[in-house]
Amino acid sequence: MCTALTLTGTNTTLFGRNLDLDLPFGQKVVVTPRNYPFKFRDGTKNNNHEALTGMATVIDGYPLYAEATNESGLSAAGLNFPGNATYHPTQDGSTNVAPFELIPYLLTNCQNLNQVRELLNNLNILDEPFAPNIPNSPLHWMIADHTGSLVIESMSDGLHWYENPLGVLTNNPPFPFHLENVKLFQNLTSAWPENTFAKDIPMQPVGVGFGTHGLPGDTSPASRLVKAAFERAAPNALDPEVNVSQFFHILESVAMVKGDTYNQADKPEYTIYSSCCDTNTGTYYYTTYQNRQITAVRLPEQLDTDQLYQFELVNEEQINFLN
Ligand SMILES: C[C@H](CCC(=O)NCCS(=O)(=O)O)[C@H]1CC[C@H]2[C@@H]3[C@H](O)C[C@@H]4C[C@H](O)CC[C@]4(C)[C@H]3C[C@H](O)[C@]12C
Repeated sequence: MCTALTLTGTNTTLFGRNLDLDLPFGQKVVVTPRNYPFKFRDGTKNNNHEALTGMATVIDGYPLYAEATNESGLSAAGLNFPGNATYHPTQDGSTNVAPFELIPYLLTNCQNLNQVRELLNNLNILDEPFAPNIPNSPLHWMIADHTGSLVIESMSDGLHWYENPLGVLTNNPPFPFHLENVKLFQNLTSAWPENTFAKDIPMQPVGVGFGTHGLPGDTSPASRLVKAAFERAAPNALDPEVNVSQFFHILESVAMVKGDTYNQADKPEYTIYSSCCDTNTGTYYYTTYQNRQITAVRLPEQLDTDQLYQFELVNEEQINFLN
């Protein structure tokens, strides 16, 4: 499972995710510079585009991004959507983009969500793997900029996309379910609770947090989505500025601890990394399961080049001993 999050304040927009999986996928921080030659499966080429930064595995020199952000601050993340994601044969007259290409395609062709919306009117997600031995992952995507976010789902009946007022995305079921489900929790409040149970029975709250009584805390996708949406909404009301620490705290509140969740293959699924990109500066921050210290990669100064910048993850535990 995974959780993607976007948070906009007066100073910047932050975008990132938890990546929950049972093993690493060769991920590192990868900056794709402006002249890296993307060759898309529809035959188009682009070697003069905005630089991208994010987490990717590089295979045959190609950055396979799990999530990324471009220089205009447009961001995208792919999250598991098994059993629902369906990709399609080439459609004449449509923009045909393979699933592994969607993030680079959108981030090299668009600078903001409005341009993404236009492109989505005619998009077909192509059932074509990166290579015969690297099958397509069943994904859906969250795309965001400073104005908001969208969710893209390619299913057996075609492409769906939704405005996402929640600013978070997890996994199954399809997004309309989550939009309905979150309504069941609209009575929750981060405020000190009042006795609305029975005004004529004198009852004092027994402690803080009773306004959030019933907020889900389990690791299922539906629960993580509600929890993350609640946590995301709360700090914005108090602090118009957003910061990296607060962002990581929200991700931490829906992270998976090794051992609390086993997948179908009977392997523990856990938050192998959490990320946060400051979309104004392009600085990419991350923590890993083993290394709780925040590590950051700034955009390199030289972006007018065609060679990928690859930064191996700092994965060893980092402890700041004081004596
Ligand atoms: C598994 C990741 C999603 C995390 C997640 O939601 N896990 C939940 C598992 S579960 O079903 O819900 O149990 C996804 C997100 C992005 C994916 C990667 C990116 O799409 C980039 C390439 C795409 C290639 O086709 C496959 C390898 C790959 C490198 C993908 C591997 C894997 O599927 C990733 C890393």
